[in-house]
Parts: sequence; structure tokens; C-alpha cells
Amino acid sequence: MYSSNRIAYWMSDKKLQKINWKEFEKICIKYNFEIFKLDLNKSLESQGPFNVFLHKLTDIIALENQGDPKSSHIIKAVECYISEHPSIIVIDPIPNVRRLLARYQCYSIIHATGLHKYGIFTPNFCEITSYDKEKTIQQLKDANVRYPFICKPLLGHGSKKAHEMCIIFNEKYLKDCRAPCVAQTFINHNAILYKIFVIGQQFYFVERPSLKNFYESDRKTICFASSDISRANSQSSLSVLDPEDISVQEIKPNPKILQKIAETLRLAFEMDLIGIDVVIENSTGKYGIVDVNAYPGYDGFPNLYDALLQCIISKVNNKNQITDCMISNDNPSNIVLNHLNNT
Ligand SMILES: Nc1ncnc2c1ncn2[C@@H]1O[C@H](COP(=O)(O)OP(=O)(O)OP(=O)(O)O)[C@@H](O)[C@H]1O
Ligand SMILES: O=P(O)(O)O[C@H]1[C@H](OP(=O)(O)O)[C@@H](OP(=O)(O)O)[C@@H](O)[C@@H](O)[C@@H]1OP(=O)(O)O
Ligand SMILES: [Mg+2]
Repeated sequence: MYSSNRIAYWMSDKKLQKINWKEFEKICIKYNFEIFKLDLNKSLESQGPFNVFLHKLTDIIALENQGDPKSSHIIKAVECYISEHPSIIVIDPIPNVRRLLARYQCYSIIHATGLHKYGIFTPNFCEITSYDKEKTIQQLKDANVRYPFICKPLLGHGSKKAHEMCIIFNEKYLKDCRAPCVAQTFINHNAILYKIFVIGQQFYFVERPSLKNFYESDRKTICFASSDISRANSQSSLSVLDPEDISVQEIKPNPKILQKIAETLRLAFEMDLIGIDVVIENSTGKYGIVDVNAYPGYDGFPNLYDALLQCIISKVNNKNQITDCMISNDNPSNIVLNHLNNT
């Protein structure tokens, strides 16, 4: 077995239970790829060589971020192994995942793309750094963040806390901002969210429930867990439109615009496995990107594992690591790529 045919992966047991990973393993074996789960508690050197590392390490990176020594040790060992074996294809590179996990940085990257030319935006945002009311007012003003706005934890993945949010409607309740956090202007979008799932150059989107329309008012802060809102079967009362909003006509998304978003953000984040949450603003019809996730659930993605293997194979081929023998037409990995390209 050539090392260029070996895929090491790591995902939490929670993630592995949710997805039909056995199916992916079967496809890999069928096309002559050895695949194995990396044991992060053992020496990585003893488990090599491998040329692809596919992972969802977000929980461990988040814990490292919070100062957990064990997680920090694991991530350092992985990063050290990767730097000592620079030919390994990492999906996705750890520094890029880190950038995505930090919500402020994530929105800054989206903001810096040229997407606004296509009527695509990320809602105004700023970091709220303290419980000092005057300072917060100034930070909101400087970034043009309007009421109502959503407060989101700085770290966007990896724990229950990362998904606890609140909607602030007025200055009186600014004290409810759980600083430090990111504040982001709330965009009214008739409670419909589109999730774009990206695997390399392929993408797919699904419609999901979302938050109803909200307006600046003297009402109290609303707190919610994002996991209760936009899952496929979520039935939150916060998603039920008020009677005056029901007649508003639903705007169907333009797949070309969603494709533009997928392509642009894949390149901007330099990541192949991302999920992008988009809302269409009622008053303008513009497309607002409200969240980007690493290695999302891919719920409903057609031929998910074919797409994943195709992504891996094209990266392997691009990296020009394959021996003469492997790039011949008889090589099973090229056959699968041709087959997948033709379907
Ligand atoms: N700026 C916004 N305007 C309106 N609604 C928003 C905005 N940002 C988020 N939402 C709503 O809040 C939900 C949760 O926000 P967000 O996606 O940022 O949370 P998350 O914890 O990162 O979610 P995920 O579990 O998908 O990673 C979204 O699914 C959407 O319904
Ligand atoms: O639970 P699902 O399958 O829906 O996947 C969710 C995923 O959980 P998982 O890690 O267990 O896959 C979440 O990751 P963590 O924040 O927990 O790291 C996050 O990426 C969500 O956005 C995903 O929802 P989606 O955007 O795909 O709908
Ligand atoms: Mg998210």
C-alpha cells in the first residue's frame, strides 16, 4: 500500500454516530484507499505514513482556545506532525479552521470579499468587549450595528455555550450582552434560512426554519440556543411569523447567487468543507451571510461520500504526489474521479 493511498481521519464519536461513516469507508476501500481513524492519544508517527488527514477537530481546537492543557497538547502534536510531513493534505488546514471558529474574524473575512458587488453582504457587526455601557454604545455606533441585534459568543463551535445567543432590542437592555461577544444587526428574513453545504467545488443547499421578523422596540432581551432554531425539524415559537408578516411573499433563492457565495467563501477561507447560512433580507432582497461552519452536517447532500472522495482525489492529484503508476488510466482512483465527473 502506497502512503499516497492512505487517509487518516478524526471525528468525535458524536459526529461519527450521526453520519453513515461506514458507507464512506466502503467507498474508499472500493477505490483502493486505505482509511483509518487516527488515535490522538498515541504517537502519530507510529500510525503513519498517510497522505490525507480528514478531520473535524473543532471541539478540541475550541477547548485548546479556552486553555485546556490536554486539548492543547493534542492539537500541538497534530500540528507538529503535519509540519514535519508537509506533503500531507489536510482537510481542512488547522489554522484556517481556527480563523473560522472565531466569529469576529470569520465575519471580517466575508466582509473583505468582493461579494457586495453581487448584492451579498454580511450584516454589520462589532466586538463587544466589556460591560461598560458607554463603551458598548460607541462600539455599536462605530460599526453601524442597529437594533435589534444578535449577540453571539466569540467562539462559534465546539461547545453548547458557543451556540447560546440573545437578541437585544434597545439601549436599556445592553447589559444583557454577554461580553466578550460579537454583536450583529438582525436581518428580517421571514423565518427562512438557506444552508449551503460545500465540499470542494461541489455545493448543495437546503431550506431551514429560522427566526421570525423582529423590530426595534422596548421589549426585553430574548435568549435562545441556536440549535433549537435552524435544525431540519426545529419547531421553535421564535420561528412563527407574526400575523402581519404572513402575507409577505416568499423570495426563492437564486441558485447562481448561492453558487457565487459557495465559490467565493471556499476560496476566501481556504477550506473545502464548510456550511454557509444565508438569509434573504425582506426589504432589499439582498443575500445576508449570517454564519459559516466548519465540516457541517451535510443533511440531504446527494451522494455525499462520492463528493467527499472526489474532493480528496482531486486534491491528491493536484498535489502531484502520485507516482507514474498511480496516474495511469488503470488506477482505480482515477477511474472513480472520471466516473464521478461523468455522473
Ligand atoms: N444577523 C442575523 N439576522 C437574523 N437572524 C439571524 C442572524 N444571525 C443568526 N440568525 C438566526 O440565528 C440562528 C443562529 O445563528 P448562527 O447561525 O450564527 O448560530 P450558530 O450557533 O453558529 O449556528 P450553527 O449551529 O448553524 O453553527 C440562525 O440559524 C438564524 O436563524
Ligand atoms: O448536528 P448537525 O448534523 O446538524 O451539524 C451541526 C454541527 O454538529 P456536528 O459537529 O455534530 O456535525 C455543528 O457543529 P459544532 O458547532 O457542534 O461543532 C455546526 O457545524 C452546525 O452548523 C451543524 O449543523 P448544520 O449547519 O449542518 O445544519
Ligand atoms: Mg455556526
